[in-house]
Order: sequence, then structure tokens, then C-alpha cells
Amino acid sequence: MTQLKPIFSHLDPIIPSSPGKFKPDKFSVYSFHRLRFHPRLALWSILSVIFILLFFCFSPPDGTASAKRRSLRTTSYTSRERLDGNWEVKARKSSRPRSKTGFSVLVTGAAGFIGTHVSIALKRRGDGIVGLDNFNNYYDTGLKNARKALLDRAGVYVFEADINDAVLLRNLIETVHFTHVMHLAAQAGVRYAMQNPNSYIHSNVNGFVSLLEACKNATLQPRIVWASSSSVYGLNSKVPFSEKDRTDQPASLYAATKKAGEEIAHTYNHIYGLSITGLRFFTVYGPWGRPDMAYFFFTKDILKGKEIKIFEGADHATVARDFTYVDDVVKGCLAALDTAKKSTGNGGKKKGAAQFRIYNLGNTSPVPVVKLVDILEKLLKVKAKKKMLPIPRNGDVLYTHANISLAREELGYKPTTDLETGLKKFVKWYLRYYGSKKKSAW
Ligand SMILES: O=C(O)[C@H]1O[C@H](OP(=O)(O)OP(=O)(O)OC[C@H]2O[C@@H](n3ccc(=O)[nH]c3=O)[C@H](O)[C@@H]2O)[C@H](O)[C@@H](O)[C@H]1O
Repeated sequence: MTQLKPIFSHLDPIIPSSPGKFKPDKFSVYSFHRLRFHPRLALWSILSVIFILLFFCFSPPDGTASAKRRSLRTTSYTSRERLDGNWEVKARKSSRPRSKTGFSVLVTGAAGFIGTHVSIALKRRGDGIVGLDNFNNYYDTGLKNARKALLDRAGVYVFEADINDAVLLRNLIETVHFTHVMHLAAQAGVRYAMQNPNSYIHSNVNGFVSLLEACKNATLQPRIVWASSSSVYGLNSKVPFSEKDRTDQPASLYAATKKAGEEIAHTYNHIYGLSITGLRFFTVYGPWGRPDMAYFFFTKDILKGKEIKIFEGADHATVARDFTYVDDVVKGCLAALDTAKKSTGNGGKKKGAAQFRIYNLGNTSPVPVVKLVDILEKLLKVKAKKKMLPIPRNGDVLYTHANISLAREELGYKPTTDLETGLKKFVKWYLRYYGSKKKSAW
């Protein structure tokens, strides 16, 4: 038995590296010597080979459903674990709008905070949606799965896949002719960029390019609306921030990758005729929010009686944000999709100039962070243990304030929720979600 090993040593690489999965009893090369030549077996083997060859000769050309399914499953490490065999049927069904005039939208980052809200709003009004999310563990995946359950109930099918998975994107876009892409997948968070800079490049630069490549190559290029950020204004001191202001002084790598995204978007618009709209979100908050954001972890820490750190500028200067309620932002997203003009290109070739837009989606009403804490104390009926600290040099800026004239004029964008009203809805959700289900916030 031991003599056989060198003869079959070329087979060794197929043995899985993870111990326990490989079952030598079934396929071990050492049992090979037990096989005997058998004429009937040989005949059946030859017939089987001929049958397989005939099947491949007469099977439809590449690009068909079965070919797509094969490549989608086998070439992607990130996706294959949780893609089921029925993905095309589910994607087509989920993407079908209720009426002929409805949209068919691919929402990336669908299990994210804004992605979930946008997907549900679109579905409710009759559009067809397919979601995509990599369910990474930047924050509690339990919350992402709970959002996915919400989407499932609303009839939105969500793939677990990364936007860097070019093969999956190509197959998905060839299978479903999306009229629009709402691109919300991103590595978020301003401060985390110092801990994990590469994750920002991976998602916000490489991932975005991967998505744009898939869109520009499509026979029917979709219109793209995507999430940029108020952070692109960086060290800009002229307020309120207008789309015309300079955005070449980012204060964090997060901001730099969002700014890079805006420039990359312009390039794809210019070269390939993709219709692209960038939305600069201003500190969006609300139910189902992100646990890495201050309003969220302040709530958790106040309830736990844990000290919270409130940042202030030099000489106790106020740090403030133009906090924007998620429902207002969702309306802005839908309006951007509704007013997006068709892409002009086809299969990677530009046919004419295409629409390129950038809008601020803020609340036009900055609120100091200390005031945010006051509101939370009132709503939670708990006094916060506060510690004032100088704002760290880790990407935070002192102040954000959106000028939304352009969005108001061209999108009809009109935020209506003040911070107190919005936080009230958030706190209600938070207490219900973490209270009843005994989940622990991140
Ligand atoms: O508009 C955006 O484009 C960004 O908005 C959000 O960033 P920010 O506005 O920085 O929100 P967030 O972290 O909640 O801090 C809020 C305030 O609390 C202060 N802050 C924060 C932490 C702390 O411990 N103490 C504190 O005072 C802090 O100094 C700040 O003044 C998104 O996270 C980001 O992904 C991006 O979308």
C-alpha cells in the first residue's frame, strides 16, 4: 500500500487542507488497487463520456441561465457560501416592479442602515429590488441579519456577496436588467479609518470601481445613484457647505475615499456615458441605525450608566452636526432615482453625454453634540455621565452644515424631521429592539 503513494503523489493538492473534511475511505487513492477491469463497466464508461461530450456540444452558448449559475457559484469565494441554487429565479422575481413604469433596482449595502430603509421604501411603492450585502462584521451582524429578516418579509431578496466580486456582479447584471443601481455599500465611520485603512480602500474605492465596471459593460447600462458623504468638505470652514465649495482637504481617510469615489464616478460618466448621481449624506440617524455612531452608542452607554465622551474644539468650541433623519434622506434617495436620466452607453461604449450630479442631503440645522446628549437624557429619563474631551485628531471635523438649495430645487428635497422628533423614534425602536429581544448593543 505504501508503494502506491509516489505514483499518485500528483493528486495530493486536491486533498483539502482543512482536516476533518477529507474522507479517505470514499476516494482514497490507496483503495485504487481493488478495482478490476470489467468489459461492461468499460462500455458504460465510454457511453457516459460520449453523452457528456454531446451535452456540452449542444448546450446553449455562454450567458445562459445555467452558464451564469455555474460561474456565479464556482468563481466566487465570498458568495458561494450563502448563494442558493435558485438565485436567478429569486432575483428575477424580487426585481420585478409591480407596474410597467416601475423601476428594477439593485441596492448595494441593502442590509445596512440606509440600505434597508431605501429598499423597503422602494418596494412599498411598487419597484422591484434585489439587495446585495457582504454582511461583514464591522458591527453586530445580528443587527444586519435582523434587517435582512425585515427585507425578506417585505419581499426583497438579498444576496450575501461583496461588491468586489466582479463575476457575481456581471452575472447578476446580465440576468436582471436593472434600470437603476442604488449604491450604498461602503466602509463607513470616520474614526475607524485609523484602525483599518485598507477596508476603506477595499470597499469605497476598489468595490466602487468593480460596480462601475459591471454597470458600464452592461448592454442596458443602469442609472447609478450612490452615497457620498458630508465629510468630503473636510477642513472647509465656509458654512453652510454648498456643492460648489472646495472638497480637496479631507480630514480623514474615509472622507478621502468618498472624494475619490466622486472623481471616479466622474471618470465613468465621462468615458462610458453612465448616468451618475452622488448624494452627500449628513450624519444620518434613526431606527435600525449604525451602532458605531455617537447617538447610538451614547444611548447604549447612558442606559448602562457608563461614561460618555463628548468632544469639544479648542477653547471649548462647540462641536456640532447637521444630523439628518433617515426618512428624510430616503425621500432624497428616491427623488434622485426618479429624476435620474438614462445612461447613454452600451456594452462599454459611450453613445453621448450623460447626466452627472452631486447633491447635499442634510437637515440645514446643525445641533451641538451636547444638545444631542440633553435630548437623549430626556428621552431615556437617565442622567448621562459626561466627560468633555478635546476633539481627537482622528478625522473628526468641528462642524457640518448643509446648504440644500440645489437638492430642494432639483429633487424637491425637503427635510421635515428635527433632531428631537427623530431621536424619539430612534429611542422607541432601540428600547423595543434591545429591550424585548434581550440583545446586547455593540
Ligand atoms: O456625514 C457623514 O458623512 C458621516 O456621518 C457620520 O460621521 P459623524 O458625523 O462623525 O458621526 P458620529 O460618529 O456619530 O459623530 C457625531 C458627533 O459626535 C461626536 N462624538 C463622537 C464620538 C464620541 O465618543 N464623542 C463625540 O462627541 C463627533 O465628534 C461628532 O461631532 C458617519 O458615521 C459617517 O460614516 C459619515 O456618514
